[in-house]
Amino acid sequence: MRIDIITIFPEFFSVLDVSLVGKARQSGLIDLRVHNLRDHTHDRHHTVDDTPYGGGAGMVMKPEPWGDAIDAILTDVHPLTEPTEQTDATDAAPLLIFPSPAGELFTQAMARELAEEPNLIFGCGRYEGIDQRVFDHYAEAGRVRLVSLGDYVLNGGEVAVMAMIEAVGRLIPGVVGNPESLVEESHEDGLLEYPSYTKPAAWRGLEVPPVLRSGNHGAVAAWRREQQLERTARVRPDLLPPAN
Ligand SMILES: Nc1ncccc1[N+](=O)[O-]
Repeated sequence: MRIDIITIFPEFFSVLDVSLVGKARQSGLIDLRVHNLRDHTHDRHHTVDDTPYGGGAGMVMKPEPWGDAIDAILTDVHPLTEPTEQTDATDAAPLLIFPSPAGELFTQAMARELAEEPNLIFGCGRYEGIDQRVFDHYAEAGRVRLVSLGDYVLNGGEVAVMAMIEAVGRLIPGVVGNPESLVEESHEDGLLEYPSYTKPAAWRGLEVPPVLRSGNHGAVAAWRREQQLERTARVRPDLLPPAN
């Protein structure tokens, strides 16, 4: 998978040289490139924002630098200027993702969808956001998704992109050593995960649940499922499957 990130804070993503994503980059499983939006400005001050039409506080990110930056990546990813009969534009077009509090909620299901994409381009907005015409222009040509991590406001998209890259990157085959560990996780089966324990059997007067030390695999599986349902009902009842 190739991942391109457009941001005014490229140094923000140096942390993606470590851990699993870092290893995946070194092994070539993930081809991650970070682009500085300011490299696509043409004035002395590398201006990327301006005052909003219609007034209001804050600044809006200008469309021109975004257009130049995205076009440069699209040309690099697909030198073809026009989709040929061999490539269907919608299939071949990279997916453009803009983190935004006004976006669709990012979920594990979406992470699985994105992990299937050959090319992802993340656009990190700052200030009051990006001129709407950037989304509208590229939505005509290909696929654009505004995606939200949750109902709170960050100062920009970089933290959200970091989270999405981690959630998507770990699902790419070969990135996580033991694919089994991807299965029994919160949200993989729609429920929160069961509590986990390891040695010692007793710690500060707290014992590991005896069933986990019984060696009875059926009883352990049943206990874990029950724990998932209990925890989900208590903490995230919205995730419970509808009562049939
Ligand atoms: N919540 C957010 N606030 C600002 C930018 C992006 C955001 N998000 O969730 O993707």
